This record gives sequence, structure tokens and C-alpha cells, in this order.
Amino acid sequence: MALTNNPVAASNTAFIAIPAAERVFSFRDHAALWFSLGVGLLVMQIGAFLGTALGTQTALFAIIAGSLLGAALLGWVAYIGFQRGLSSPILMCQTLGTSFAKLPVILNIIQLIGWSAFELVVMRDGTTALIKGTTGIDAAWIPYITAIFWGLLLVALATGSMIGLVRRFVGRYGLPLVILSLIWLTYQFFLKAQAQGLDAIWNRAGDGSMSTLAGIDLVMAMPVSWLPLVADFARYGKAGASTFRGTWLGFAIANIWCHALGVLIVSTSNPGADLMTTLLLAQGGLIALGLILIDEMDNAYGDVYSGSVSLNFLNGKFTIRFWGIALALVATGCALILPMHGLEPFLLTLSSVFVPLFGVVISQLAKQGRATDKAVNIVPVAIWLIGITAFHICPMLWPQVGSALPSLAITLLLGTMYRITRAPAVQSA
Ligand SMILES: Nc1nc2[nH]cnc2c(=O)[nH]1
Repeated sequence: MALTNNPVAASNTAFIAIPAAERVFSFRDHAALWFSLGVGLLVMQIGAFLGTALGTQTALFAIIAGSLLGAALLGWVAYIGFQRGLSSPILMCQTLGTSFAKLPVILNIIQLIGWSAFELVVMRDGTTALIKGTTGIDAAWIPYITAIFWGLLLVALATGSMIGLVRRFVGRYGLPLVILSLIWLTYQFFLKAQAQGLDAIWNRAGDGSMSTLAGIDLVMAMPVSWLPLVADFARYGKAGASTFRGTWLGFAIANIWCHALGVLIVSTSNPGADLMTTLLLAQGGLIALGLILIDEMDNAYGDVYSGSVSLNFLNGKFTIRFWGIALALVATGCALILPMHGLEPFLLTLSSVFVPLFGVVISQLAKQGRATDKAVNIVPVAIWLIGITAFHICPMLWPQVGSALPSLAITLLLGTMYRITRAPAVQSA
């Protein structure tokens, strides 16, 4: 469903559906990519936080429910991307209108620069800790060198082919290594839990600072933070069912595993212990942490690739590769100066824009929904704004329900009502 009646569309390859011959991603490719993107130190940190707030059993329930639900949304948008063969910015055009969609596309580029810088900062600080732990060297220049090292690697990856990277590197080498590290760390902390008494850990109560629904909401934050990127990869899928299942299962399993590992780690460590240091102190932790840090690179790459697809949509004179290199350089510059925790609030604020946006996208485009060719599609735009308001207001009024769940529910409901009511008008037009 290309927007070929639009003059801008005709001159920009971003508007053209990926032809069948170029659709090479199988279930395995989607699952490997999304498992790999679902693994991260931030996820373990959130798991540790949930373990303290909710207690072991409720935290595990929230983790499983939030991951299955959040990753299902991801799979759903992947399916829409597969069906249309179109990138994320075009799905936004087909929902909000060709001119208005430029606003969320620009916001998405800003958030992707933020996420890729964040991932580089995680790798910078992780490698700096590894160097300190192994050599004892703790010099002020080391974080600069490590940031430049990872940044240049990101630039090098941006010069290559996305499909080649996913199929040859992530699936064949990256994924088995990261799974081995997770198995190893889980085994190590399980042994620790066994020594401390599994019963006590299993029955550990939370501190009461969070409701179960708010916990589910927090777990969903990770999968939904990938919503604006997923179509850029899913459009290379061979079949709809494998695209949905690979994306859903790949991400959900990784998200459940990393959050649950965070719960296990916090349950077996001293209160207030730093996650990175705790992982480093585990037997074989150095190698496992090193591999997980390397795995953060594909998150940064995913951000840079998707950001370059969006920039290519805004300015088709330069290729996706050109924009990818430019974005990787900008992210490296940011990673040289930004502190670890400076970016998190900014990124979470931006997700208040994208969660409701994809509620509207799903409500308009799922089940072969009709794409708009208006410049500004007023009603979906209004529903999006209502969704953003709900994201901010609901946690103030009802802290126990969180923000992503009500915002998604409102946009899906209003969007579906609009779609049903406008259907006769569309048919008679
Ligand atoms: N979009 C996006 N979401 C994330 N969630 C955790 N890390 C990332 C990331 O690098 N990008």
C-alpha cells in the first residue's frame, strides 16, 4: 500500500513497500533480533526494583503479564509493518496524515538519538568498570576512550547492511553467546539463592510502594519503547505469522528472563548493592557481563538504523547509510558528555508520546484498516493528544493503574470507535 499518488512519495523510496524478493526474515531472524534487543542491563535494573517493591511472587506475575502483553503489542505493529511492507514513518503518515506525521517522526529521531547515546553510555560505564575490576586502573580519561571505542564500532556497523548484520551476526554468533551468559548468570545467582534458602526468597514480601498494575505498566515500558522502530525491521518479514510470533516470543522471553534475573539478583544481594558490581563479583561474571555489554551494541544499532530510516523519509536525498553514520557520530558525541542517569527521565517522557501514538496506529491500520491520504487526519490526531494527556494525568489520579495501560486503552477504544463510525462514509466516498 504505497502512497504513490503523493508527489513527495513518488520521489522517495521510503514510501515504497519492500518487494517480496527482498523479504528475507524468517521466524528465526525475527526471534533472534528481538530476543537480542530485549536483553539489557536496564531491564535487569527494573527487575531488581520490582523485586524490592512487589516481592518475589507478585513481581514475577507482573513481569510475565507485562512482557507477554507489551511484546504482543510489538508483534501486532510488526504484523502491520509486514502486511504493508512499509516503514514506521509511513505508518505514522497513514494514521495522522502525511504532513502532520512529520511531528512524531522528528520526535522519534530525537528519542532514537537519546536511546543510542544511552546505550553507548551503558557500554562506556560497563567497560570502564570492567577495566577497573581487572586492571585496577581508574583514570578520568578511560570513559572517553571507551565511549569513542564503542561509538566508532557503531559507526562501522552503520556502514554495513542491516539485513546482513541481523542474519549473519546476531542470529549466528551474538544470540548464542548472550543466551549462554544469561544461563550462566542465572545459574550462579540460583546457587546463591539456594545457599540462602529458596523458600525465604520465594516468599519474600514487597515494600508496598507499588501496585501490581503499576508493576505491569513498568514492565510494559520496555517492549513499548521499541514500538516506533519495529515496522522498520518487520517489513522484511517473509510471512505474517512468523513476523508476529518471532517478534512477540523473541522479545517476551528476553524481557521475562532479564527482569526475573534482576529479581533473583536483588533477592540474593545486600540491600542497595550496585547491579554492575554484583554481576562483576559473581563467578565468571566478568565474561558474562562483557558479553551482555557487547549485546547492548545491537540496541544502539537498532536505534541508529531506525533513526536513519526516519531521516531518509524526511530527506530522501541522502541514503539510509549516510544518515546512519551521521546519527552514530552524533550519538557518540552525546555519549562523551552525558552522565548515566541524565537520559532516563527524558526517554521516559518521550515514551508518553509514542505509547498513545501506537494505540492510534493499531486502531486505524490493523485488519487492513484504510490509510489516510489527508495532510492532517484531525480525529486520530485528537485521539493521540487525548492519549498523551491520559498518560500524564492517570498516574496522578490513580497511581495504582500506571500510565501506559490507560493511555493505550483510551487510544485503542476511541480509535476503534472512530474507525467503525467513519467506515460507511469511506465506502460511499
Ligand atoms: N527504542 C529503544 N528502546 C529501548 N529500551 C531499552 N533500550 C532501548 C533502546 O536502545 N531503544
